[in-house]
Amino acid sequence: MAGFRTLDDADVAGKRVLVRVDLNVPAKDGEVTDATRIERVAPTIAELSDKGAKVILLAHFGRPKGEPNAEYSLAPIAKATSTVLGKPVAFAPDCIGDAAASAIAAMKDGDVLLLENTRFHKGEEKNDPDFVKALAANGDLYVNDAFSAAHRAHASTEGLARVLPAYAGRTMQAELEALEKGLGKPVKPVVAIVGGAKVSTKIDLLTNLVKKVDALVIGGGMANTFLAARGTDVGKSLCEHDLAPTAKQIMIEAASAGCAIVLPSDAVVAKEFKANAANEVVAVDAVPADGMILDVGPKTVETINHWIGRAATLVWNGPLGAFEIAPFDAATVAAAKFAAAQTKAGKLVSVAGGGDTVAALNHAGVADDFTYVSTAGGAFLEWMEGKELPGVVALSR
Ligand SMILES: Nc1ncnc2c1ncn2[C@@H]1O[C@H](COP(=O)(O)OP(=O)(O)OP(=O)(O)O)[C@@H](O)[C@H]1O
Ligand SMILES: O=C(O)[C@H](O)COP(=O)(O)O
Repeated sequence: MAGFRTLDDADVAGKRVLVRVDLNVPAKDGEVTDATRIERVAPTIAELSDKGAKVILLAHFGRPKGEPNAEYSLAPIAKATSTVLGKPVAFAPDCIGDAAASAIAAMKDGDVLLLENTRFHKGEEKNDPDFVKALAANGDLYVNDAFSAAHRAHASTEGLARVLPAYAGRTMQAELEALEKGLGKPVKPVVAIVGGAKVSTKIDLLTNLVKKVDALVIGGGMANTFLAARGTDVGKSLCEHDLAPTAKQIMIEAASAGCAIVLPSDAVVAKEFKANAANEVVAVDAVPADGMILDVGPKTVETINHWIGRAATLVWNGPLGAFEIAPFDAATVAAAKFAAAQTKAGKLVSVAGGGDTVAALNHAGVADDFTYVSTAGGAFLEWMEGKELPGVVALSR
């Protein structure tokens, strides 16, 4: 790819190669429930290992806020990575210091080692130069293969590229090329669907997105914040009430940009967040005070499919409901199947992205029918906005 050094340019035999990967995979009770992100970085790891590098993987998992926390340990992910690669992946209980250094000293050429969650240190998210230095002490070269974390200017995604010879991994290359091909000059009308749960980290992105798309369909937890901003009582639903002013501003920006905002008209509500919890379909203005919206309702699905039917290009990040627990997967599955059918019929270019979004498309059995499925969620939306991603910019230096 233009402007980058890639693995074709790297002499890695016998070298300690620090490889930033995104192993922030959907998991439950220590088991990986969707291995797509691991499968996507496997070719880079395998290539480096085959070329005789000591492959040292750096990754984050969840948001442990700079403190060690067993819930966010990467130890179980080392096992899942080993299964995908079909070779052993050792694990070190810290990403810097003695624990990392001694595990690396024990490596032979071709070995693969995963270091513990970089976000167990405050210096990671602060991109603290001392923490960058401590990470860099373990490597001769740096490879960034985490496109889906490239919107973060963190020590392991950005800082390292400034202090070590830096290269783009195969997935980083492939993601950028595929997004440019699918969405570089999107055919109009462009419809975006944004759902999911990361409301505070994604809502700001919608301000620019409404200037780029013809319609923005909002579902999942994100929709609740918009409904609340409009004065709808969403009961106990996942909702970030303090972001209501941002949501209102986005609706104003959308109106002036000529972008239609499509919010749910009905919802599936339950009193508990668990599989097969007793539930009912209600209009969004009739959510019980003790109820939670866990999916958009069937009328909303019809509306969403109408918009997908009008689109020439679909951009999708974030499931429409809590798709991991039945029956709250219904809307996501129905819309995914319809988008896949439109794509197969040659009527739609469909590009979806996000860790859970990929899992949801796999759950619906249609991931292979989309035009392109990115591993990236937030990074994908920022790329769509036209923003420069710090992790990508650092590689281009
Ligand atoms: N109405 C809802 N209430 C609670 N959780 C919801 C609701 N709708 C969707 N979700 C949850 O949203 C989560 C996915 O959101 P998220 O924003 O992380 O998407 P993503 O595709 O993984 O993107 P990224 O890669 O940026 O994390 C799922 O775990 C799903 O259960
Ligand atoms: O899941 C993601 O989108 C990436 O792994 C980045 O995670 P973050 O939103 O916690 O930075």
